[in-house]
Amino acid sequence: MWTLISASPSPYARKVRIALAEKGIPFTLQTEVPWDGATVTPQYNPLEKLPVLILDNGECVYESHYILEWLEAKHPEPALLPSDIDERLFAKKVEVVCDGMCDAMVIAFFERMREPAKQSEPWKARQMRKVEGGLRQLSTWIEKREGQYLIGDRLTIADLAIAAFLGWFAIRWSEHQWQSQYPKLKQYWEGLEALPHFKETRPSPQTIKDQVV
Ligand SMILES: N[C@@H](CCC(=O)N[C@@H](CS(=O)(=O)O)C(=O)NCC(=O)O)C(=O)O
Repeated sequence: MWTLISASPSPYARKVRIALAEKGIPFTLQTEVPWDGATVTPQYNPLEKLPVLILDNGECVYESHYILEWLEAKHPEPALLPSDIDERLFAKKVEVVCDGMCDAMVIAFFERMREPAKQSEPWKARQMRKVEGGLRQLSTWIEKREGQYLIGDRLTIADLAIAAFLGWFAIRWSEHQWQSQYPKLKQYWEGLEALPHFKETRPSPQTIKDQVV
């Protein structure tokens, strides 16, 4: 059986967990704290990042957007990408924005872990601008949807990426007012979070023991 190396808060890993569940692929979940020196993550990914999908033959698939692409190629049913090429490319573009917002949040999170005197305010402000810009973009895209999903009438990686970011953002930065600022985005997100495989993969904080920065 495959193993997925994951972390309890990881929005990137959550996309893969939902995709595997949607495709009915059984797997062992191995929860790690990739920031702690004791983690096994570097044994499976030279970039030392999770998620990592470990196959039965020991091959490792890593980088969440690539894992999803790999899954679509190897296990195409049920598809998590639209058949129309422009809609497929749009779904991937949405994932780019959501992953980029996650990246910016991670950078800002660890900047805040530095001693206050060593923190760069411009650098933190730059990261948070990316998050605010991304939220504006998601809100614009959401306006155009008809039903429960962003694209067409079925779940795609665009929905996985948006829910993974917003679900993590809601616990990482609980005081941010995005839900009142963007009520339609909140309503769309809550609709996804009510789905079984989203309910089963809700993020939770982790404790990082070692000094990272
Ligand atoms: N672009 C990567 C980002 C993955 C990532 O940053 N993972 C974090 C953990 S989490 O933020 O998702 O919880 C990690 O392993 N970081 C360890 C490191 O960067 O050395 C992906 O999409 O898979």
